Amino acid sequence: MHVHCLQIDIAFGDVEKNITKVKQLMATLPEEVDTVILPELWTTGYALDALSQLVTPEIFDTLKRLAKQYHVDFIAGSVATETEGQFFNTFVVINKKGELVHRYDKVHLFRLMDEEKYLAEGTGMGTFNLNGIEQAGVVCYDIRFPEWIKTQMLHQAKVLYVVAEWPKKRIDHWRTLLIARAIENQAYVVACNRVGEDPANVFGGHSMVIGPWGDILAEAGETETTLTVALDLTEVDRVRKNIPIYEDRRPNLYRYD
Ligand SMILES: O=C(O)CCC(=O)C(=O)O
Repeated sequence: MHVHCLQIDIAFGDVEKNITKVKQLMATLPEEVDTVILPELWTTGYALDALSQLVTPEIFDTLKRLAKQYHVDFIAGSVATETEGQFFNTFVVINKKGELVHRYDKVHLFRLMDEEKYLAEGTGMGTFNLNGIEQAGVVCYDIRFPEWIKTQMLHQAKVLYVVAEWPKKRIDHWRTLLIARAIENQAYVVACNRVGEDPANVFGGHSMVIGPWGDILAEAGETETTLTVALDLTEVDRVRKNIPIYEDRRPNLYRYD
């Protein structure tokens, strides 16, 4: 399984320009790649006050066509979506046949970027089965909630995708939280962040692929780039056998409320 993260800059509120960039990058994929990952809200950026003009359901057709054309599974970042008059920050998974496998609406809205003023909170799970492998996906701020990530990973997930627009000034938190999520869940973490800036923030890049032992397998810098990494899922089984945290849990003692 070769994952390929597109760490890109995002043109603020310019959907067409962002889609054109991704189409160009898809045309240059290394041959071995079978899973492509994009960052959070990559079609619009945080132009949240313009969502009513920017959100169209056609984005799903575009993504399905691209997945089929390049024969890749698409962890298509998150895109802004509309359901019954409400906007969501939606993580999207499409398979090589161009079929929608899963969508997950970001559960934890990030007040520092005014998400709660423009978006509705999701209530569903980020787990999905792709090619017979249980996996999970969450969006940016979600990684600050280990109990939410554990809720996903208890569904036997071996890979956690994180799509983000994480600011540069808290990039140390990003790195530490991602490594912790990999270690405490004994899973691969494939995290795709954006670079560049918008009117309110500078974004930090440092997209990462982390192994189930917490080792950093690849890490980007602060400029546009791609990361390609081969994941060996038997490594997840080895780590879980070595330190059997899933068997040793004492959930009857864990109190969150
Ligand atoms: O938690 C953070 O520091 C960043 C979160 C964020 O940027 C987001 O959820 O969009």
